[in-house]
Amino acid sequence: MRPPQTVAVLGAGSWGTTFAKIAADSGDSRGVQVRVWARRPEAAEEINATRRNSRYLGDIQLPANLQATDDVAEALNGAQLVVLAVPAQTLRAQLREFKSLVPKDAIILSLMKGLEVGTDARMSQVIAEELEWPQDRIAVLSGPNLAMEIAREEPTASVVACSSIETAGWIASACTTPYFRPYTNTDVIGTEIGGIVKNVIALAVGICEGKQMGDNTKASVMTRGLAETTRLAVALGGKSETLFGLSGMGDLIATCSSSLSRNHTAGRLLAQGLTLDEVTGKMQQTAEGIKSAQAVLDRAIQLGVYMPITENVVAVLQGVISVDELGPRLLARELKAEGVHAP
Ligand SMILES: NC(=O)C1=CN([C@@H]2O[C@H](COP(=O)(O)OP(=O)(O)OC[C@H]3O[C@@H](n4cnc5c(N)ncnc54)[C@H](O)[C@@H]3O)[C@@H](O)[C@H]2O)C=CC1
Ligand SMILES: O=C(CO)COP(=O)(O)O
Repeated sequence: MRPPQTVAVLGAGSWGTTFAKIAADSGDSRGVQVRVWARRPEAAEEINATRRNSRYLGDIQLPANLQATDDVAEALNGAQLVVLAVPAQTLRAQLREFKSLVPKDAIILSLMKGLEVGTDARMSQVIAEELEWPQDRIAVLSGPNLAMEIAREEPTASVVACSSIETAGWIASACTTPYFRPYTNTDVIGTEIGGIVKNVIALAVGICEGKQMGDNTKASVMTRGLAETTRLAVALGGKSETLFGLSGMGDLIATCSSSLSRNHTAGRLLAQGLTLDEVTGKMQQTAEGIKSAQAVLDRAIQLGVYMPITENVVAVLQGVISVDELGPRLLARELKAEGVHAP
């Protein structure tokens, strides 16, 4: 199958705009057109007039075959690949609004890393339900993908997951550039869960960092965080090996180490004494872990999966324990053998 000629990206935040740049750079020599839908008309105007999205990407220059619009019908018209990059908790409502405009033969790609509060649904499940789309035409992209580094064209790898390896390969061929290398797999569940739970673990690591704890603490929380992420993914039907790849360990390392991460930053700000409202007000960007943490915990409880780090992060977010109490509680449990599945 020839790679897509027309790509629509819904969401002109940091990752939506950066992915649009990747798709435009990847398809430039094939005459590919990328259209980005921006909620704010002034954002679309700025991209078209100055080739910049300064609110999210500073001075980064966007390619000429990337156009923006605030009209979602225009963005979706004739799109062969539809990429979704809006905050996870808003996706369902947006899909209900846009459903009739999505071309019936399009392939859908989710860039989002959140779990829906109330239903505990993954984004690919929300898409399948709302658009009534077949699994083999819904894919997810996840990995150590801090938008700003990719926008600066720093070499990065990622994973496209879809039940159909042909669909995953088709998408990979539409987003390959000298600075972005997508791998493929068929484990949608493992790939999505890695991206969702690392945000919760990054909140914990951010809090530890904000409390001046060092690298041993961070490495311990990351490693045991990966163990609980893997337990959840496997209980949901994902593969443990996925969690040891780019969308699991890779993303966890990037997010928990980087000051560019919004989740990590949110944790640090909480540790400095800001309230949750103050943190979300100050950041003005999506830190998915703040809302997803509760949904992750709900799902874990339903499935009988032990997720102590997530449990303690939720307790901090709900004000049940203070940020000072988090550190000692993260590893203070009954002694047991190491391992992902150890009882
Ligand atoms: N920024 C990054 O480095 C990465 C982000 N992601 C994921 O991509 C998804 C999108 O993230 P970003 O682009 O970073 O978010 P962002 O906060 O930078 O932008 C979100 C965009 O969605 C728009 N939007 C549309 N409907 C909205 C509504 N009802 N409420 C609020 N905003 C609405 C906003 O105007 C904005 O353009 C998230 O799930 C995130 O976890 C994944 C990998 C990397
Ligand atoms: O998912 C990301 C990197 O892969 C971005 O992380 P944040 O949402 O915490 O910025």
